[in-house]
Amino acid sequence: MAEIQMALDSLDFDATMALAEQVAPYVDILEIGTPCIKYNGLKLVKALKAAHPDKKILVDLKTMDAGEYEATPFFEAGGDITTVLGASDMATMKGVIKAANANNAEAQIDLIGVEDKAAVAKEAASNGAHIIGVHTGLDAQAAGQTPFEDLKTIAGLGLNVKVSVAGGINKDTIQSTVQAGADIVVVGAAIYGAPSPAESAKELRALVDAA
Ligand SMILES: O=C(CO)[C@H](O)[C@H](O)COP(=O)(O)O
Repeated sequence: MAEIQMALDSLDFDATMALAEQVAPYVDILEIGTPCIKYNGLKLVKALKAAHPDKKILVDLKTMDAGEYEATPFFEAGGDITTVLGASDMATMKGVIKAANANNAEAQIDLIGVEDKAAVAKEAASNGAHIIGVHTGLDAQAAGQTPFEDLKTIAGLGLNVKVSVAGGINKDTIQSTVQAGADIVVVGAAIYGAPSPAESAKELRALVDAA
């Protein structure tokens, strides 16, 4: 069964907590988005985990250097997954993987901006990465890009890792994304931009469960 990850992309601490409360019944993973974690820091990780101990918390650090050193406090604060850039040195990725393993947590390699995504995914998987993230970022989405071709490539490798997909996924694309091999579907704007985020999350949950 695929998991749904809600991307909390506001900067505001209280708004983030309130949105998490609304959508939590329908999602598996609460993601603290990159701008949000930079703005709010460890305090938000602790608060979100305390409020939702039954949910996984993904901290979207997009680490680029000093992997073990940067990721460790976020795992210790309650993060279950942190992200590290596939564009970083493999030593950086290995550092985050090491920190994750030391904390019974998971490291996700984010392929955003990576030229040879298949090569990085294969090498990261062979070094113990837990999740490979296929990701079309917000700026690339604005230029018309989607993650679906990259998903085909990465899912087609048959690696022994979970595949996460992010980049404008909505109710029209979520089922085909799961059917194409996503273990984790990430949704941000389609939930937080909806008139009722809870209703939108509920609808997406039903679509994923029926896929
Ligand atoms: O990581 C992100 C941007 O870097 C977003 O959180 C991710 O793309 C999900 O949001 P959306 O569904 O709006 O694309």
